[in-house]
Amino acid sequence: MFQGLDKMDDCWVLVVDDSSLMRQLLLSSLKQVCKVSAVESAEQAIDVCRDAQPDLVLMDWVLEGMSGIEACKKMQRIPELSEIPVIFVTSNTSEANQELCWEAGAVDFVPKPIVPKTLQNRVKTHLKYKRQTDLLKQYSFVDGLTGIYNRRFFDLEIVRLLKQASRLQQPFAAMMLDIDFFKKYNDEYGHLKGDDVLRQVATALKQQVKRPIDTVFRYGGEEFVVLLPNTAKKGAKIIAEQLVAAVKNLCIENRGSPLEVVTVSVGLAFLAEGEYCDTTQLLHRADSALYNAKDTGRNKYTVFV
Ligand SMILES: Nc1nc2c(ncn2[C@@H]2O[C@H](COP(=O)(O)OP(=O)(O)OP(=O)(O)O)[C@@H](O)[C@H]2O)c(=O)[nH]1
Repeated sequence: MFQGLDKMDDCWVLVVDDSSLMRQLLLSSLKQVCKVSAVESAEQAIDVCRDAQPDLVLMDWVLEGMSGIEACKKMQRIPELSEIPVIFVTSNTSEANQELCWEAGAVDFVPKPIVPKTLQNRVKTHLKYKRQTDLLKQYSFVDGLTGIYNRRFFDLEIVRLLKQASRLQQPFAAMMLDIDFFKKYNDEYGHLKGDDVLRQVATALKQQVKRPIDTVFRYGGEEFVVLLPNTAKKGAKIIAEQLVAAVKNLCIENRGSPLEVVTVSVGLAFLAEGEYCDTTQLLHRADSALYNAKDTGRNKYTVFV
């Protein structure tokens, strides 16, 4: 499973340093290992990471403006950045500084003056570890049939995301989706064709949720869940409408449905800023909205009230 992980050419390290001399030194040392680019400030680094997530950040400790430690802490609080490993580059390796570095959530530190060979090996080790973790996640958290995240990952993610929404006082939206008249589809066209529909529906749903932190899960059978962190009612309703339309627009014939094509029903539940509920309560709300959508005609979304 882990063959080929020593090849790092396609990994990307972001260097954050306000000294152009250090940037040059770090860039030239690391370009023999992987792709590497550099920015001058922590603020720029966070912007770059939000746009495209590097595999690792090599962060100077002392920076003008936001310090390396502050930046690392901030990244931990931003869901889509919290899993990017950060290595500090520092000339002060006192015990107290090392403590700060671990507390901020860094995975390692490299002492100055830089020894290129040591830097390269530390970076290689962390890149390899990151790739192994990513690969393991991919294998254990991805549904074999549809290629989207599975129930196991959902069970972990929902707990983390709900805590995060509560801590950051952000709104949160969850949708429960169910394919309409799917039993009839299987009966009419057979299970293999049914599997094909599940794949196509999963792909269509995934295409509609575009922010990196929005996630689609196969919850089980012909049920899916979509989680939209930091999304308020208005935005979530638009997405729900798009999901319903996207599946209908696949135009997959279903003679067993009065609608004649494969459709989904969606139940939508929200948490307002500062509101908290646990996974069971949230899913119960989404599920009850879903049944409302089923009862009132299918091929639509309904909001839990
Ligand atoms: N092909 C296929 N079918 C599945 C899979 N998982 C669940 N199903 C089928 O999905 C169907 C779900 O049926 P029901 O729960 O009665 O729901 P429905 O027919 O969609 O009816 P409504 O939800 O009320 O519109 C069952 O026939 C299951 O066998 C799968 O992995 N592959």
